[in-house]
Amino acid sequence: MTELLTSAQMRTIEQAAIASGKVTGLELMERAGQGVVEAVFEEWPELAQSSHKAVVLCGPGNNGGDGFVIARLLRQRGWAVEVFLYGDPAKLPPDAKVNYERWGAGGGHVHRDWETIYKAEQALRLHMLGASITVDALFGTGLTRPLGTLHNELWHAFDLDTGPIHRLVSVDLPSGLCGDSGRLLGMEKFAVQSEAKGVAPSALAATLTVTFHCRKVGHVLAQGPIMCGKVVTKDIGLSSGPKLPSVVTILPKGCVFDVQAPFSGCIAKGTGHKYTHGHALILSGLSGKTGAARLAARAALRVGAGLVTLGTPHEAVTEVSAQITAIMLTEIDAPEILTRVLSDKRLNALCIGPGFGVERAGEFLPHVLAAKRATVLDADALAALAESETGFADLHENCVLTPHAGEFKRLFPDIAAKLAEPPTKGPAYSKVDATREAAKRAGCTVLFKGPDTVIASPNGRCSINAAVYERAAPWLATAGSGDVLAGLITGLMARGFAPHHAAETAAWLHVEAARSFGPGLIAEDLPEELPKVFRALGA
Ligand SMILES: NC(=O)C1=CN([C@@H]2O[C@H](COP(=O)(O)OP(=O)(O)OC[C@H]3O[C@@H](n4cnc5c(N)ncnc54)[C@H](O)[C@@H]3O)[C@@H](O)[C@H]2O)[C@@H](O)CC1
Ligand SMILES: Nc1ncnc2c1ncn2[C@@H]1O[C@H](COP(=O)(O)OP(=O)(O)O)[C@@H](O)[C@H]1O
Ligand SMILES: [K+]
Repeated sequence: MTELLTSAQMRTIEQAAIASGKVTGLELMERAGQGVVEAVFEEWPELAQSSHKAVVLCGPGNNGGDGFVIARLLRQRGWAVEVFLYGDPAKLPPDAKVNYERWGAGGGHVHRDWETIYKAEQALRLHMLGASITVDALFGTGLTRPLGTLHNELWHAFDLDTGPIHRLVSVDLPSGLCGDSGRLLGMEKFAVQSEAKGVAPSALAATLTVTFHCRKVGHVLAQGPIMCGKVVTKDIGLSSGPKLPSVVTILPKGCVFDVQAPFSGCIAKGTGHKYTHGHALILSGLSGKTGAARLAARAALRVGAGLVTLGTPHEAVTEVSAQITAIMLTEIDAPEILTRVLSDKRLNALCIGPGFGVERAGEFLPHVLAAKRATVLDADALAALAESETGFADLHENCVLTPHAGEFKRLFPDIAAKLAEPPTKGPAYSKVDATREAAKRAGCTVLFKGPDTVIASPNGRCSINAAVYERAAPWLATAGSGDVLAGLITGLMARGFAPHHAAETAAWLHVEAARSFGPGLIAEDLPEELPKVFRALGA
């Protein structure tokens, strides 16, 4: 599991490294600048062939310090570099000041008349510089408040109504983006309007973002991906090892994990007969609505549950049995029958919700929860839960709730309202904060869907399965894909995976199956693609 860090955690790691005496802040800044230059040439090898022009926008903190290093390194390669400083050089933090001075000592000029940048002459000047790259080293992890008028100035200076800045390279984080939440401070309205107009969500929406040590939470949540363009992570010598203490020692609590490919040994079936791998019961809706549960059942079987049974109401038996083969069927017309069926203890995982009907779900829920099995509550079961009088009281730690944003809002209206509030200062309230709060309140694992799927459990464990950048899976936005996800989690829990682990693994496999199938994907394709994904994992 790789961590995704918050800005405060990154600072803690940096300070621990400096305190250990193995590295200085100045060395880290030099490596950061070098990392950006390396990433630029890796991204655009043609720029390494000859000298070009660059514009570097430096801010008042250490992000600006990285900018001065980049300017110096590019100039050493013969580039023409124009540096603009937003802030007072006298107030730069020590390491940034050293690099400001090194830039000056080497004959570099710094445009300090920032307030005139938006005047026509300057705008034209910037525009005519014909820079091959523009570097955004204004703010990184130290952003605490909105960019305010600075944003408008940049928008006009770069004449952005005509298109985004060409090859905008962002240092660490696009300025204006909160590193903990992926939200644009003070600019969400602007971002939504620009998205509708088809223009960039901010003047500083990057083509390439180069970050250090590891990705920050804000790179993958909310507007992070659209703002960063592409994220390259450069090692600056902070990795744990013989020299430095490990992240787990430095940050014992509160890490957010980036869900990685499951180990083949964890997916492989090993020895045992079908009952060793569990028996999942998926509750089906009424006739005409059985497709969702059938999708979930197929996914549960493909993900390796030993047996899968569809609990089907009598009037839908013909419809369901006409469309299943390896999946079994048992008639369940009423909640009491469910309780009887569940006297078979080999049925060890349950799924309720897909196509089930909200009212029926309300009737079945108390029986489902009283059975204390590993249980996925999805779709209509979530709506029923939101309306239930007992609320979350009957949920137990082996439950997994899988809301999309609409369902999340019904279940946790106050938390959703907090998340919807426009962020005005950093760190802003994030989807991670919201999901953690929801899991704590519900007393079980919550998987909050989206391209940035967040999974949290009551003990504070939190992971993100980000279907963004190189793992983008836009074809998952198709009817029924959520039902498949519910089936995957149920199947894995039948196999004995703990709820949080099942949710993480299912979310990863879901995205991987979509990416493996590619364009044209519909929900039915997802379970059928799993064998290919498993083979690639070496399972
Ligand atoms: N943490 C680390 O391990 C490393 C950090 N480095 C760089 O240092 C950056 C963090 O540096 P800092 O902590 O100095 O933070 P920043 O450089 O991101 O910005 C901090 C400064 O901006 C001011 N500020 C914040 N929001 C503002 C706004 N909206 N308008 C005007 N001023 C605003 C703050 O008061 C502060 O003076 C990282 O993003 C990275 O680029 C690198 O040099 C290498 C190592
Ligand atoms: N653009 C996207 N990129 C990646 N995953 C997506 C995207 N849109 C939706 N998904 C995923 O697809 C699934 C959709 O689930 P849901 O909204 O419940 O749909 P349905 O009810 O039709 O099954 C979720 O797992 C969600 O995370
Ligand atoms: K930046």
